[in-house]
Amino acid sequence: MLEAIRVSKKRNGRQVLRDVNLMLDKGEMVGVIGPNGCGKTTLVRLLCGEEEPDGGKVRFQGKDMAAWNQRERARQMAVLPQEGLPPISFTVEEVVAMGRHPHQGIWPWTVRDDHETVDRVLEQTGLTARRHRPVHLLSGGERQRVAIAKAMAQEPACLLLDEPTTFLDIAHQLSILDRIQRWRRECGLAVLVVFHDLNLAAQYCDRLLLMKEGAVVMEGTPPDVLRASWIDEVYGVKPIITNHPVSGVPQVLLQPQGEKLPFQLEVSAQPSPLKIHASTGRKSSDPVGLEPIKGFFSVTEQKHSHPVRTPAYRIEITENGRKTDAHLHKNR
Ligand SMILES: Nc1ncnc2c1ncn2[C@@H]1O[C@H](COP(=O)(O)OP(=O)(O)OP(=O)(O)O)[C@@H](O)[C@H]1O
Repeated sequence: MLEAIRVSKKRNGRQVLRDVNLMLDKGEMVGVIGPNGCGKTTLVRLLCGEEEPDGGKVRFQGKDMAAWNQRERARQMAVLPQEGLPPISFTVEEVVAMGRHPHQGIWPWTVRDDHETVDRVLEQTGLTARRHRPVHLLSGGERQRVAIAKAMAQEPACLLLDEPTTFLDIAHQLSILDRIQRWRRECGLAVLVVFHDLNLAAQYCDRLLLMKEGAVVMEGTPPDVLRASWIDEVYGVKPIITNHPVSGVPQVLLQPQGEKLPFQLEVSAQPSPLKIHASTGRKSSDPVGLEPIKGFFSVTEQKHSHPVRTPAYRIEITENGRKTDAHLHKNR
């Protein structure tokens, strides 16, 4: 449905996007993640036709983005920019109704449909009680919900959201993302979301694009992308990755830098039945003989230090009475 082919962009002579490829299909939710300034918003602006790439091209529904007429495109694509809504004096209902403009024709019966759509969307976003309030009297989070409601009222085939949950409390983060999730499943909506919250990205997205310095460094399912090594490489922080106990998707736990666990080993089962026993061993670069599961286990007991190089340990993992050997290195 939406495709970026080797798009590049310079700003003030500086390359801020380099050869980015992206494919968003009907019914899919793709997350774009990466540190501040890596080019996520610039990518969204190119994808929605707000700006043109210096190199490469963007295609939407098989047609070059530059060939789309603005009104026609607004019927098919809604965009929630990072800055959200300005504090304007229109009421909540008026702003949400603006989402219907691209669909409005000269026929009076369409206006009735528009009212119904606006009422439904206000209900779905929990804004019915505030429908007559001017937007400038709302909190930042409430304004964000109005912006999302306006995009929903637009009833697009493709939705681009730049950090939609930034100002929302946890209940509204979940209710808005759940609503979008249901919408894409029921109507085949294609959704691209810029996320800073990696855990929400893992919960809701089919695929993630991890960006660094204007380029995509990794793309894949949340378990492919949300690995400690990639997060360290891109954000420069060493997280603990664990699996969500219900959904099983990776979740990123942060720990204050400088207070790292003394030892970490990437293994793969729920920790509860596992016992880890550290003992003297020889150096080995890879853990061996592990089940294909993930999680971090710490070993706090130091039994042996290699006199010259990194301390190394052979450890024994016991799971339900079954023993597995692995080698472990001190986490530097
Ligand atoms: N109007 C502009 N003029 C010059 N440079 C800009 C402009 N807008 C963005 N940039 C630069 O382009 C780079 C990419 O910015 P962009 O807003 O796309 O990053 P981002 O990944 O969305 O960041 P954040 O997570 O902070 O929102 C940054 O280095 C930024 O300073």
